[in-house]
Amino acid sequence: MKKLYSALMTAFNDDGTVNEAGTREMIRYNIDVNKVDGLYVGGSTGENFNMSHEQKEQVFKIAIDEAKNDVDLIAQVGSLDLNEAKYLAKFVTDLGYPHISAVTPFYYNYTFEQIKNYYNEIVKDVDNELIIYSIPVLTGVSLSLDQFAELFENPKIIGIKYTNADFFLLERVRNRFPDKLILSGFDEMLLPALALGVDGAIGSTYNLNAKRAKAEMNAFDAGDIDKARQLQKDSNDLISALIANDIYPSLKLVFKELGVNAGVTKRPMAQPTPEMIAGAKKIYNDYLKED
Ligand SMILES: CC(=O)N[C@@H]([C@@H](O)[C@H](O)[C@H](O)CO)[C@@H](O)CC(=O)C(=O)O
Repeated sequence: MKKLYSALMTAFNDDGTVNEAGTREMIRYNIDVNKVDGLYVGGSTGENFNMSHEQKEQVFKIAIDEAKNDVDLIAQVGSLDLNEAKYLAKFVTDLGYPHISAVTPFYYNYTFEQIKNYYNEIVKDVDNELIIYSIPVLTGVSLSLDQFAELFENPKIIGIKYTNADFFLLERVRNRFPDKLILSGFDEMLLPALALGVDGAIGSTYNLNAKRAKAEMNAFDAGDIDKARQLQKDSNDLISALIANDIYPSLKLVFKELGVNAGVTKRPMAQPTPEMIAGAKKIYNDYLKED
């Protein structure tokens, strides 16, 4: 059974502090209304890389306290400060997170040996399993098939969150590691990823569009490719509109249209403008409003 995860957003107040009540509302909406299988906490959509260490801890605590054991939880603990990544790996493991994940270290053009050392260090002292977060479009770090193989030599490294449009590599990875967990990260490419045999998907737009994505997964599993294509087309109309309206702030603005207080994005991310707010209302009306 393939799993669908929302990449959890963090509700921020205007001053950049975490809005706990709003973050809890989004968690509840994902569990109770979207009925997702899990949440990816502390990822790009969660604005983890905009956050202070204290805020990361705060969000990890809020998410598991609100979600309890209702859904699967993956905590993204990767950081350019390896000591922080190791600390957070232990912190979330002690909180009870069943999985951790870590983004490839970025910015300093690390060698593969340094990247491998980073992953082995993160998992070394924790009783938990790690999913590599590969997102070359944001990190500039592309791992090759052989490099994934080297990372998988560590039995605690169990899979990849694959946010990459390189489907040749995805096929090679799926074929070479049939027992590893591969979760697709580009929501607009869910259907081709399903065709290549991913185990599920994690994404930002599932916060709003989980039902359609689940229906698409079910149609795919039932062999109804025409229906799956139509659902992907409908999703992509929504995703195109979100991207055109600035996706991260817009996801929160559309959440507000659904009655969920998602707060705002944290600066330097864009703050809502009147045009963006009008755009979000239109997105809600055009693609999400139920009659
Ligand atoms: C670059 C980016 O934000 N990628 C998103 C996608 O869900 C993406 O927003 C969506 O496919 C629209 O392009 C996810 O892969 C990121 C994600 O899951 C995360 O929050 O860590």
